[in-house]
Amino acid sequence: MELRNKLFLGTFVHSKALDELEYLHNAAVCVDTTGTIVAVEVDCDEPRAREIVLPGLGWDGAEVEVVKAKEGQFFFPGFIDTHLHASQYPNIGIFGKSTLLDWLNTYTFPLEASLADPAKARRVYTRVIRKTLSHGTTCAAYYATIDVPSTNLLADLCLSHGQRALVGRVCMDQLSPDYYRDASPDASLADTRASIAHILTADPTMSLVRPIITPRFAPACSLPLMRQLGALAHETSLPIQTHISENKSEIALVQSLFPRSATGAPDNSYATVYDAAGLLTDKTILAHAVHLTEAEADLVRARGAKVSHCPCSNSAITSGAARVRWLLDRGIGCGLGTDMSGGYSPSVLEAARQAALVSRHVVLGADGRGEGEEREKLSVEEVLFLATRGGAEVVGLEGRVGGFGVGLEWDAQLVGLGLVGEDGEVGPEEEEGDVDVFGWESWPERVAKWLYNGDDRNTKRVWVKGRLVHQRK
Ligand SMILES: O=c1[nH]c(=O)c2nc[nH]c2[nH]1
Repeated sequence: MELRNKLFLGTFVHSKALDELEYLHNAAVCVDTTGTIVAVEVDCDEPRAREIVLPGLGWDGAEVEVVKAKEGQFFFPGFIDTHLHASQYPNIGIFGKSTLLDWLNTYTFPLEASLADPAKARRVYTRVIRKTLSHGTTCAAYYATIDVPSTNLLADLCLSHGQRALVGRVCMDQLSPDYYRDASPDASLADTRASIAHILTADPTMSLVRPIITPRFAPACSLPLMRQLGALAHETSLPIQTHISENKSEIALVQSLFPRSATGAPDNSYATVYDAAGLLTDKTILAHAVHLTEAEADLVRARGAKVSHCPCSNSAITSGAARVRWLLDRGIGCGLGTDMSGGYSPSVLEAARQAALVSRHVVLGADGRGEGEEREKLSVEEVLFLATRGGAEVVGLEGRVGGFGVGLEWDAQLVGLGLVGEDGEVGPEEEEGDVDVFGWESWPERVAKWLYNGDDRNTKRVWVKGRLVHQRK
């Protein structure tokens, strides 16, 4: 499908810095046929854009598609979900009182294994892509399963639906049930190479979809497998995703499985085990990092690995409250992950909201007596940074997506809030949502109301690389 040049008009909100949102009012953003932003002008209505900006770009105004935000609407960068399991989507909300290791065996491995059925995989993966797009997720770092054909199918479906994605075939050769385990390190590596080859054939320039090397987590991977995957990352320069320090029993298991005598590492901390296998790189996404030690944080920072903070999951399966400020203070890049289905929600907005709330529990301390520091609290601006620009850094797309600026690609959502009229009703052509705006709120207050009460009813349209990929009915 041939894309047209586009002119977007209205209010644009995006992160300028960790604690600062920028509001561009009465602005024009021009996006060319490659999906790249080529002009950003403020104080620019449509006549002025047609008179000055479009001719300056050499564009024929008659050919340009114009998209205007209505009153009460604004453009916001697409969300980046830095950690989710596409294969676990049918289980969201189903976790009972379980914690990580029993949750994996009870709920997760049986479902993932069942997705070797291609029809079931197609149904689940189509739905998770549609659902996340409808919540404004323009880029997702997906775990699939150990099965190669269905992992490849997930990548194909991301491409055909136009969602930017990193897609990983899950590697695991130990401590999981016989019915769901790689036969050997060599078999795991061969299957991983096969999936990488498929994805690189489907999108040779990785313009939308790229493979990501995915050792599930240290307990499920033998040292030879982790070493081979580290070598593969070195050989291919591909990114890596895995889990780290999510749960205290998991950490104890790692320490018993990988003593210093086996790894040759200076200690047996979780981060050191990955480092000894060559899995800590500047393209590694570490999900959770709830219980990292000071020395591990130093190592993660030194290697340039990033953290995906998954607050919904950390609360749901009782993993703990990750200290995001502590990670940021140590210079570790952070983004947000829904972590379905440890996490119960497909929405990065929900993850951002929960990140803000969990940070208040970090202030309160483990016993809730308020012994933490006030500055642990994350603001609206900060969690929305993590959801966009922070996420872009985590998935290696900083400078390409995450904000509005010349040279960035147009991955964006049009957000609409309910404007309450004099009669106390929202306009007839507006959909009821939970965000009611009365008109006296400042723009930062409107955005705060969206963060705390918004949902997919507010996500009117979504674009990836300039292409419209979701429109609310
Ligand atoms: O939240 C999580 N979800 C998973 O699927 C998983 N596997 C290992 N560790 C994990 N943590």
